[in-house]
Amino acid sequence: MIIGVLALQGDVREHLAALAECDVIARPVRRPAELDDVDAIVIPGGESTTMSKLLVDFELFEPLHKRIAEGLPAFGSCAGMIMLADEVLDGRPDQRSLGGIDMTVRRNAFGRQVDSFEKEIELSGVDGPVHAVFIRAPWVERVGEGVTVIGEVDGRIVAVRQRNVLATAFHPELTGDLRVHRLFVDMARAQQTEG
Ligand SMILES: NC(=O)CC[C@H](N)C(=O)O
Repeated sequence: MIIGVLALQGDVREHLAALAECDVIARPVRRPAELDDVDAIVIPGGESTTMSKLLVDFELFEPLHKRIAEGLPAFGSCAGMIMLADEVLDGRPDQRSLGGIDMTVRRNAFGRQVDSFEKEIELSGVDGPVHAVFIRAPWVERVGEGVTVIGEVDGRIVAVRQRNVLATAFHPELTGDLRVHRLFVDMARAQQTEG
């Protein structure tokens, strides 16, 4: 199985390193042709406004939007969560999201850079607490019927799943804990088995 990491901006290397330890082939994706080869995609943390612009500039927005709509398994952390939201609040006027999860996400909801924090949280589908790192993180304000909430912090939704699309407001790629990446790999493999 080949899992791509959208490599236009953000913590690409960290995701590639985590995936490489999950018994899959992990590859950066910068060009439409590279997208054709992947069985799943990770959208890293970074800055969603910049990622949105670069996706358009690199002619990746439309093909990636289409593949996700057609069922490509996807996992987004932080800025990646914003990119996978059908609706974004407090985005820049020209900011576009790829969509994939029927949810409304608020950018920078937990505050500014100085308000970044770390917390042990429970995630359904993962055994035991997860050390979650939040950096100018979004939260989820609304989820549609098909969306499963898998993690919350102080009553705020910070991890969700809809079919084979997973999103976290925190950064599992920064802690060396592979459990969230493994959860995603399992989701992607299940999709492959189903055909
Ligand atoms: N750590 C992050 O990915 C921050 C996300 C950033 N605040 C954004 O809006 O894209």
